Amino acid sequence: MLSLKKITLVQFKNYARADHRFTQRIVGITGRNGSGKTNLLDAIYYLCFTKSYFTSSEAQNTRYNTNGFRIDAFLDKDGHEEHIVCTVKDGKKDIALNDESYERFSQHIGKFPAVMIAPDDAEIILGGSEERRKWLDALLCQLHPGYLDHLITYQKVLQQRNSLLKTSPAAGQDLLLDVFDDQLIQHGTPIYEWRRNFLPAFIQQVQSLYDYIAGQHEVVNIQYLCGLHEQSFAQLLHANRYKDTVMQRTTGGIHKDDLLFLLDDHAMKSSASQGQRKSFLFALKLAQYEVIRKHKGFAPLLLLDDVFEKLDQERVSRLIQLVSGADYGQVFITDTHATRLLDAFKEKEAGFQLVEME
Ligand SMILES: Nc1ncnc2c1ncn2[C@@H]1O[C@H](COP(=O)(O)OP(=O)(O)OP(=O)(O)O)[C@@H](O)[C@H]1O
Repeated sequence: MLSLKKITLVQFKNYARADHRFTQRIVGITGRNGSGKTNLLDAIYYLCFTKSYFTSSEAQNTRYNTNGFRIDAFLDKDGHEEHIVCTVKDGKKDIALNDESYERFSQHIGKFPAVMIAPDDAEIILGGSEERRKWLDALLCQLHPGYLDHLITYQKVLQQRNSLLKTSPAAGQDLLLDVFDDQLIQHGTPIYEWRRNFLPAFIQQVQSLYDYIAGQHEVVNIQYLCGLHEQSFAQLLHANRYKDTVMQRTTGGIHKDDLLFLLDDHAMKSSASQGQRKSFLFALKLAQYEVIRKHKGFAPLLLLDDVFEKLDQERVSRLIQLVSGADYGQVFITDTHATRLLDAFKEKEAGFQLVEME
């Protein structure tokens, strides 16, 4: 089992300094609006992913009028103590595990898996394709150690290729494009395979969790939209070469992938009700949790932000029942009402601790 025992935040978001010890499997975090409940969840997420769930700007993670922050934490992983320190100072970032700094932050990803469920997640359904790729990438990079490195290199090569396409055509451009194409194929193909192989079994898990959370059966589905289903990556790049030079960007490849979420064969984005979308998002995230748990052999941390505000009473009860069960690990759950948290967990077997924000 993975559990966070102690965390110290220094100049992270609204915190000048905060120390917390966690002794139970379920940790309720309560306090008024704006007291820093979500920020504490985000700090925990940062420990696991070396970045915030909400922003890629370290300036936004740093307390106003200061020049850096520090998150220092002790975790227990299968009986071993693990010490993670994340610091950002004057724009320089360091992540250390047990006093050894990483050369590449990607080496840390997947060691301390976590799943966040937050109000902005609706963007996974309603937003552009980038939101869905980001979600899928965050999941798959926790399962496959090579995934993130391939993705980072692919994106670098893609940028270089697009820069070349933006310059006026010169002798040798085609040869250089060939070199970039080879690299895109080399790094994009494994990503395509991982994404494609992952979805069929995953959909079944989403379906059963959807039925459970929603309290009724409706058919949900996820279609993987990718230009590589009918042709190889080399064929796709070759077929698009002329179009790419006219458009001055790479018009096909795994950076264009999308996921189509369906409810009873209709696009969820345009036709599902708000309640159906919420049930689906919970199903999606909880299925993600279960996949990671199976893959790792231990339960990830589960970070639940504001779920009481998002779901109706019945669905909240089912969710609480689920996460209190033996299959789940440490759960952090925020709410403005302490009594609501205490009531929700009082008859559950899992140990419960309430942390109150000042
Ligand atoms: N970089 C920063 N420096 C200082 N304060 C910040 C920074 N970023 C965010 N804040 C403050 O953090 C507070 C928001 O904290 P957070 O979202 O964690 O609150 P919350 O307890 O989850 O609130 P709610 O119950 O409304 O969801 C806001 O008051 C915001 O101004």
